[in-house]
Amino acid sequence: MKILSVENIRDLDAYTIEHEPISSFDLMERASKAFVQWFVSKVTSDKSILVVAGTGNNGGDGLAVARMLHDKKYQVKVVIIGNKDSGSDDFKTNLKRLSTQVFEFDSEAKLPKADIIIDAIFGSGLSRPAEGKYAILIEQINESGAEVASIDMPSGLFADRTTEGKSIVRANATVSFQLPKLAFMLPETYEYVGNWHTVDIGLSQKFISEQETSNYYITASFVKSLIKQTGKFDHKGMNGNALIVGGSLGKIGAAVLAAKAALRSGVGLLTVQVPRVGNSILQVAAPEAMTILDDQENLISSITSDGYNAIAIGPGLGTDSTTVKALGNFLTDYQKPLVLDADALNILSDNRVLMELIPENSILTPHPKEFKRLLGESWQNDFERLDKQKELSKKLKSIIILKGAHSSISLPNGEVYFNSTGNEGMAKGGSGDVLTGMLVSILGQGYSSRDAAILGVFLHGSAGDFAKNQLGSIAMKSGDLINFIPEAYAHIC
Ligand SMILES: NC(=O)C1=CN([C@@H]2O[C@H](COP(=O)(O)OP(=O)(O)OC[C@H]3O[C@@H](n4cnc5c(N)ncnc54)[C@H](O)[C@@H]3O)[C@@H](O)[C@H]2O)[C@@H](O)CC1
Ligand SMILES: Nc1ncnc2c1ncn2[C@@H]1O[C@H](COP(=O)(O)OP(=O)(O)O)[C@@H](O)[C@H]1O
Ligand SMILES: [K+]
Repeated sequence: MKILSVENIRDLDAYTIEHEPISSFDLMERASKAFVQWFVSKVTSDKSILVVAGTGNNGGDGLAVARMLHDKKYQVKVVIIGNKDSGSDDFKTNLKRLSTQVFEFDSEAKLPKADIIIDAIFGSGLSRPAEGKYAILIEQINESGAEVASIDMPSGLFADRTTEGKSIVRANATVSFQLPKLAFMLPETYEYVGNWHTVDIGLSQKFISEQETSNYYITASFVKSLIKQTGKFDHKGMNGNALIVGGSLGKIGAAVLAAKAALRSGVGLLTVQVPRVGNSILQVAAPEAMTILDDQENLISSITSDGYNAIAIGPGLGTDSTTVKALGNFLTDYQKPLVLDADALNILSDNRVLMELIPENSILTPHPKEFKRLLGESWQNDFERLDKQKELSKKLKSIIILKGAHSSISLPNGEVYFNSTGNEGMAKGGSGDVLTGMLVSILGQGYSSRDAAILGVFLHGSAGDFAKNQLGSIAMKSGDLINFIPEAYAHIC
């Protein structure tokens, strides 16, 4: 699913109005109806509602929503901020059609009490940070104790650039029209956006398909289209021969998690290179995997490369100087795409000359702290972090998966894919090792690095969602993700 800029969204609205054709008023009716449909599925009609409306089209949506909820017997009051006479045409038409109580915002008075506030002050038309009476109103909303649902955007938040200042509505939920906004993908906006949803309002698919963008939101149907069909006469040789290099004394578990996840993700053959201390642990925990034993008892001192079509390095690897040397020697000779995670990334960050040896189209999987080390610098805000991620991907000619909620997958060509699966129950040690195992397994099966990254990240998050469903986000642990990989695949296939 494309993530479009505000400018593109404005053109998309205009194109739909002209070419469907549909009047702008009827499009607003459609949008408001879609919001109301979502709203009534969440909120019972015994709750009191306050709609807070600006005088642009977002405010127009708010007034239409107020009318529709009133017709459905909800107790609705409306507060309007701004000069009604200079409101947009559709705002004015909706105001005429409204029969509920309407108040004008008075910054000296308190807002009428309500269980739920519907925020329709500003949407995508925000042109500068909210201030003055708008800031006062936003503060009153945030301090009202009511639950807040925002129409299209939390008022005061920019959709595709960082918002300086803090006069932004803190919504519990945001219902956005047709496509998600870039801001929804970034951690710093979560406190404002809350849980977001998109509702289909029939904007022109033709126009959307013709727009250029570098940002995408990964959908299940897209992931499904990437999956290769398996065949009756498949043999293990066709499903790849992958190697995981990792583990050190006290961290053999990381290699075990990666190995088990790889085995559940379809690879034909799997070998794990571990220090000697890891041999029996691995052979017992994952008997389907073969092991190669390092000369050293407790750490990796050399890395083999023979005969594998995908290699992952990092889980539990440690950063001992012997291991640093081993990684350096390996990278000097190896040219095929790698999966690099955890301590492999930390070694690269501490030995920056090695970064130049990363093979093209490798997949690097840093969490934010590892990413900061890799970059060698910090960022002012999440939009800047995204720009830096894109730059580093281009520079390394590799894919970077910056992990977290809505993990972002940046490609060397500048495209970024944001994940749609996963949950906070995955924020536990070992979840990343599971991802690494899945990635090397999928890469080994002959997928391109891009497809492997998208598939792996989506399925990993989906396994997490199934685990949360069954076990709850507190009790689930990283090893549980592996048990739900089959359900993640079944759901997609
Ligand atoms: N026909 C359409 O174009 C559709 C638009 N829709 C709604 O329309 C919204 C966009 O509407 P608009 O473009 O009218 O913009 P908004 O309603 O988001 O707000 C813009 C208005 O507020 C003013 N403004 C912006 N920043 C301000 C600030 N910091 N302080 C004070 N005033 C400020 C602008 O000058 C303008 O009058 C969408 O978010 C969506 O809710 C939907 O109804 C779907 C269809
Ligand atoms: N709040 C969250 N929502 C969705 N996914 C998450 C969340 N927190 C963590 N994850 C996922 O869990 C994994 C954690 O990886 P990582 O931090 O490397 O863990 P570890 O190094 O302990 O294995 C990543 O894939 C990340 O995207
Ligand atoms: K809004």
